[in-house]
Amino acid sequence: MIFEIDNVELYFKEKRILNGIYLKAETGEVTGILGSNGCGKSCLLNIAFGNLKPKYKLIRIDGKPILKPLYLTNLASYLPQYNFIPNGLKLKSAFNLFKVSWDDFITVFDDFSIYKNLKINKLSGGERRIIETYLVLMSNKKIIFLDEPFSHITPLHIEKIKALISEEKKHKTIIITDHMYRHIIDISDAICLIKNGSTKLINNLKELEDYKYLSVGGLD
Ligand SMILES: Nc1ncnc2c1ncn2[C@@H]1O[C@H](COP(=O)(O)OP(=O)(O)OP(=O)(O)O)[C@@H](O)[C@H]1O
Repeated sequence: MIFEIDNVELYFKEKRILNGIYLKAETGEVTGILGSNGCGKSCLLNIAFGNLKPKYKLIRIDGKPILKPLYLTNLASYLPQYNFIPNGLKLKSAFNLFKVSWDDFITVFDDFSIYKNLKINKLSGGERRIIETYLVLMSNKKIIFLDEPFSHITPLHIEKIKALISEEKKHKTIIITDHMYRHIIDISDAICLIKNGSTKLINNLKELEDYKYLSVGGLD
């Protein structure tokens, strides 16, 4: 599957946030989006999923325009930047809702096995992020949008999530953004930078310095 989003124009009042966007992602690949604070990464993911309606956008799947919001198509799953699982929901119920196996989860995150009957708001911020990221990533959807999955997560758990992403990409299209750029660079097959409202496909990592996303030496 090839997912494309094109010709996005997003304004808030007179302020232009996005214009000249082109992003292509395909099954078997992780597409990483980088960009400085406030450049429009979350807005772009929201537009792609259908949560945010810009002045103009064009989404194509395998070359065919998709006019319905993606969230209505059953094709995509989206991890927002904020917590989205209701506070009172028990972990086992959240796994049932997402049709994701709890047993598979605890084979990877064995330290969570005691939490099965706990409500999600009893977890720490990082633990909750792991659950939400896992459920979105492992859901049975073809396109996965991940907005800052690594926030608040310890290095060991980040490595586990990265391994899962690399496994899931074999049959999913994964689009991810995070400020932990080294992890994004590490797992991405293609990298796109948002700068001045437009996407720049990064062919050589040195361009991240040239576009002043990283300071010189930031890649060393
Ligand atoms: N509902 C809104 N109303 C007005 N302006 C908004 C709204 N949502 C986002 N913005 C503005 O749009 C711009 C892009 O926001 P967005 O959240 O997409 O940035 P981001 O690249 O994800 O930033 P960060 O890395 O800090 O999370 C920002 O200038 C933000 O202030």
